Amino acid sequence: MKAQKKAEILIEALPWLERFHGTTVVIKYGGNAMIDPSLQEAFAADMVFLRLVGIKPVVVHGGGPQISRMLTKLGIESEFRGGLRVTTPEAMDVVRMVLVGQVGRELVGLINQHGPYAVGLSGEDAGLFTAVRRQAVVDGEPVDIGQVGDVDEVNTSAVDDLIAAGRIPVIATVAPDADGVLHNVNADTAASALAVALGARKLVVLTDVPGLYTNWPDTSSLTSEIDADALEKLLPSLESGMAPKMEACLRAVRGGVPAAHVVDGRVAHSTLLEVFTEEGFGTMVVPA
Ligand SMILES: Nc1ncnc2c1ncn2[C@@H]1O[C@H](COP(=O)(O)OP(=O)(O)O)[C@@H](O)[C@H]1O
Ligand SMILES: CC(=O)N[C@@H](CCC(=O)OP(=O)(O)O)C(=O)O
Repeated sequence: MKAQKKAEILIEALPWLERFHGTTVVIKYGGNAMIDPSLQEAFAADMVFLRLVGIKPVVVHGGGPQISRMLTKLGIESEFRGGLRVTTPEAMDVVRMVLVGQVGRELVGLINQHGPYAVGLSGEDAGLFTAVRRQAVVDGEPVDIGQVGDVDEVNTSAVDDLIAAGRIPVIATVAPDADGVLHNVNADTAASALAVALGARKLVVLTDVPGLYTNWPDTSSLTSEIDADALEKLLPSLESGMAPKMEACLRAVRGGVPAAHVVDGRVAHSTLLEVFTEEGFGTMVVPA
């Protein structure tokens, strides 16, 4: 009976394996899943699982809390405007050090406990991302927030090479602008741009809530599916980190990614639940 149950669970994944085999899925790793050791390990195992069943995972990681911690330790002030970190040249050095040298390395290490799959890179490597300076929007007004970038161009060649070699790219989101000046790019934004450039089948964004609330913080407003037009209307009302996250999902589906999902990274194996179960998981953004 126990064995039978196991077989049922495995076979439930078959339609999704058929659908997603050979496709690229971009996963934005962030929130609690990035801080809690058992959730970190579960995430790393999920990436290896996807890879071994013939899906091509590409990970873009955040690291906001780790950056904030290091800035505090070093006595450098840091604030967010419109969900984006105001980034001085001094803060930029810390952002790069933490994302590329710490958060990325740790995830690469966890994945590679399973075998030689993960290779870390940043927007600087092989011209992956070219940034263009952006402003934040606060109360409808644009405000300068320093060395913060949007993704202007994506050169996927290094990522393509790694995928073709069976690796799992793990990407930190700092990127030079056209003059070589380094910019801090929100990880949701970068994941979305990469998903579009790679022609990904899905974008999955891990966060610390069950999904998008159309009327935050009213818990009855949790939404399982929203289309691009409805999301565009809702976007100006969103606060804090949810604004860049949902803007990223919107851009992904407008850019041709068939679905973008926001899932609860506090739940172990949330990526597998999203990809392989009938119910799906979290909020799905679909084209209009
Ligand atoms: N409409 C909304 N729906 C869901 N979460 C929201 C909403 N508005 C604000 N939030 C807040 O945004 C947070 C997610 O953004 P953020 O903390 O930047 O995520 P992450 O660290 O995962 O990138 C949630 O934990 C929640 O507190
Ligand atoms: C411009 C900007 O805000 N950049 C982010 C980059 C890291 C990130 O996006 O991390 P999370 O996904 O964990 O929030 C920052 O400095 O915190």
